[in-house]
Amino acid sequence: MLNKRYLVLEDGTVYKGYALGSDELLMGEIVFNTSMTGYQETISDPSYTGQIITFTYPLIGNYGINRDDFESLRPTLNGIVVREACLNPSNFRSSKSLDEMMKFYKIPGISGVDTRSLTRKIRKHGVLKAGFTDDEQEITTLVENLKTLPELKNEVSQVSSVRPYISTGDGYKIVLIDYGKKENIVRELNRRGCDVTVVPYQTSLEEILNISPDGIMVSNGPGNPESVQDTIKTIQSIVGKIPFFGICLGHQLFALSQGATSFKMKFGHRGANHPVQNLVTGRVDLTSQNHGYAIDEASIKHTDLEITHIALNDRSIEGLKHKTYPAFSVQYHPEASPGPHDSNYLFDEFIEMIKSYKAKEQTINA
Ligand SMILES: NC(=O)CC[C@H](N)C(=O)O
Repeated sequence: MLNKRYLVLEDGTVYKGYALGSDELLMGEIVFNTSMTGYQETISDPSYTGQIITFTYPLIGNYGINRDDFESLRPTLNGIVVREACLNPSNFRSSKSLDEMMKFYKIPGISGVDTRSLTRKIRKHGVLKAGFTDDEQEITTLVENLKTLPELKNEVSQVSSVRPYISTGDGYKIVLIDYGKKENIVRELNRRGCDVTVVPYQTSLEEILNISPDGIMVSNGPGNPESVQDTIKTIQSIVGKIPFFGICLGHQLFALSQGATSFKMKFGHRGANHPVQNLVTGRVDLTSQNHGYAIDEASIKHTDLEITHIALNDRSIEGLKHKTYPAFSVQYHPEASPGPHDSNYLFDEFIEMIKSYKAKEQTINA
């Protein structure tokens, strides 16, 4: 027998369903994700720290949870909402059900929710605060608590690496500044032979330069990009000195470091089917996305940045590059995981950028 549970929104809307995962109930900003596969990678993406995900795909958990597909050591989101949770998964790689994994990591959730109506509500209203309760009598108090729940602030400190570590390779030396990175960024760099040093997000410029990197990457991560202001200066000093590539939060921080500004979107982009156009080649990629903030187009005019990619759904900025320095960034996820690999080529372009920067440096020094 499944126990009943309620999903409550700050505007007083209540969805009745069944308890899923942990009984230690949490609150958070509720966002929707439109991916049709890859729930394990999505759930373990540190950029969702403190948020509650509702999946628009109606059946979640059917191939279970396996040892290898986590994008971080442990999921750090505050809840999962599904239409139907499969409790008896079938896959040779599966070692746990979704429900067991959620109990293990203390992630609460609910199944049996009309996720279609919930998603339409979020699209109309914008993201909302939400929480769970198993007791009908507590709904009114929960609504009050949700109204005063603070905005996400500095979740990066919860998910960035505590100390540096190396994922070895025999190619270019890359420093990956970790704001809550997805593992596949490291894997993609390693696949191209790179020797990757992952460093905590507050690592100083001096410490980074001591590693003598050939290239710098700034990762994805949770929360508002403006909440990590103190680290933007480091990024500012790197741009122009060492080839630079930023992903998602890394893209936002790159833009902020050059004088642009960011804003919170109404309901963001989260899913594996977001069309993005490369304005240089005209090519359209289907991309994996997870962001609630974006860079303000008007603010780009006062910078040395150029818009390279736009979202075809709402024409928001999806990619930037510096007009003179070897530095670029994308708002979406070329590392996919989950999602299409269309924009994987950006890692190759980063390697090429390092190669030509080195060749230029050698000519100057000769
Ligand atoms: N995936 C990310 O890096 C997300 C960046 C930022 N936290 C946002 O929501 O916009």
